[in-house]
Amino acid sequence: MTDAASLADRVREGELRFHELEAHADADVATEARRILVTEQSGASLDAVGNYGFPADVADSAIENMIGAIQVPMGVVGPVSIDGGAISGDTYLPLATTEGALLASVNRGCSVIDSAGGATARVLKSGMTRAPVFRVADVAEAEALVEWTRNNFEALKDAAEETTNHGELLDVTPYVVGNSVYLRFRYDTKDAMGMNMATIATGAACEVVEAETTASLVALSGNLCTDKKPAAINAVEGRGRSVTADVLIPREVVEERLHTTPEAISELNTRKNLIGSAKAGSFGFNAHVANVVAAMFLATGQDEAQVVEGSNAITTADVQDGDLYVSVSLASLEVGTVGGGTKLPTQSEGLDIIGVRGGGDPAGSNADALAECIAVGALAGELSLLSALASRHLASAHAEHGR
Ligand SMILES: CC(C)(COP(=O)([O-])OP(=O)([O-])OC[C@H]1O[C@@H](n2cnc3c(N)ncnc32)[C@H](O)[C@@H]1OP(=O)([O-])[O-])[C@@H](O)C(=O)NCCC(=O)NCCSC(=O)C[C@@](C)(O)CC(=O)[O-]
Ligand SMILES: NC(=O)C1=CN([C@@H]2O[C@H](COP(=O)(O)OP(=O)(O)OC[C@H]3O[C@@H](n4cnc5c(N)ncnc54)[C@H](OP(=O)(O)O)[C@@H]3O)[C@@H](O)[C@H]2O)C=CC1
Repeated sequence: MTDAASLADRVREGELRFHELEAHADADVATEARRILVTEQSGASLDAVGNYGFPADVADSAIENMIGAIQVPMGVVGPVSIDGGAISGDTYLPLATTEGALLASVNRGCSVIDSAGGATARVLKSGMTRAPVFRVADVAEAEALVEWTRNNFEALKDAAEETTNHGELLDVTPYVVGNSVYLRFRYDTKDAMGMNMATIATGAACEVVEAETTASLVALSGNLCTDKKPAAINAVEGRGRSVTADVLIPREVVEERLHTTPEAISELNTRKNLIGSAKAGSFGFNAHVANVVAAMFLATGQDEAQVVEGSNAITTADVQDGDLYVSVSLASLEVGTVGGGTKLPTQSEGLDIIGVRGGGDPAGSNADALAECIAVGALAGELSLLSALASRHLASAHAEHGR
């Protein structure tokens, strides 16, 4: 049996490369050997990083060059009552973060939502996109490719769906810029976030495009998808789940629990989240939706880089007959309950807290339920932070909880 020290020796001697140790030893031994080498080079002790609580081979499809794991504290807020399209009843929401005061704030929002009878949430559009870019000779060829794409949707769908049991191609939208043509493929990926699924399926469809037209594929992703970058197309057309949550809170609850008034929150929302964001040229017309998206992404094994799209959200706040109506609409929330990081043991338990680990029945319903829970968490966070700003409690809250 190879031990970590001798594995590290073989790397030093140039016999093995740093990233191929798993082929020669148990995955935990391989991570230990890398820690020895990194410690030697950097002086970092890595004792805490090496003290992880799951077998390293479980993370095989989630990371390369593994040396251990970082730990982020995880807590829960709620239970909060949700009337959703895919989930209904009371649920705790898991959040992992290092920002003190965040869970206190979202928890306050949840308890206020509960006092108001619960939040409503719905996924209103769903589809994961991949947009390859093709080179054509000129605008006339671009037009021909657009027309060919419109006339041959079934051929593209057949090729794409050959690669997946669950994915369904919903549509292909062409965009032309000079002699570059972008075909934005949109899939129903059911309970998977779907980025690998959509990429593999689109690769197969691109082979048909190249075989049947004069176009040449330049790249399987042409950035009009748009993945992991701020982009107006996601805010307008949606990507992943487009999900909205709202609540009507009685005036006395706002006054007693949030120490402010519906009028103050509504004015603040207009001046901060709407006008301030517009002046800043922001896509995020909200206060801190990214906080809840990031914390719930970490707690449930989502791809954390997609917090960029998750923050594409608009918060509204209006006074209705003296009470406070608040909503949050997340245009592009990319979530899954199968695949990716959802398979890791702590993240699976995070999904279990909501009851959405694995595939749903019908397929897609677990990922919809997760999206609705994140939207309600974001609603609670917006409500609490807006109230803290309106009542001038933000700095004192962070002085007390966050340092
Ligand atoms: C801190 C509070 C909640 C105090 O608010 P409070 O009303 O003084 O608290 P309270 O002691 O009266 O408790 C009210 C409820 O809050 C919850 N709560 C209260 N304390 C805890 C705790 N320790 N652990 C768990 N839950 C807690 C709990 O639900 C409690 O109800 P109870 O269960 O007692 O009936 C409030 O001042 C607050 O929400 N402040 C806002 C903090 C915040 O939202 N920070 C988010 C990060 S800000 C940021 O990152 C983005 C930013 C600001 O830059 C974006 C921008 O530009 O806007
Ligand atoms: N490739 C890329 O460009 C990018 C990849 N990523 C990474 O992609 C990963 C996520 O991709 P994703 O495709 O979601 O996950 P996986 O690649 O882990 O694939 C998940 C697979 O689970 C199967 N499956 C089983 N049950 C279900 C169900 N109920 N609903 C849907 N699928 C089911 C599907 O197989 P089948 O298809 O056979 O039906 C699906 O393809 C993350 O690790 C992320 O970090 C992120 C951004 C870009």
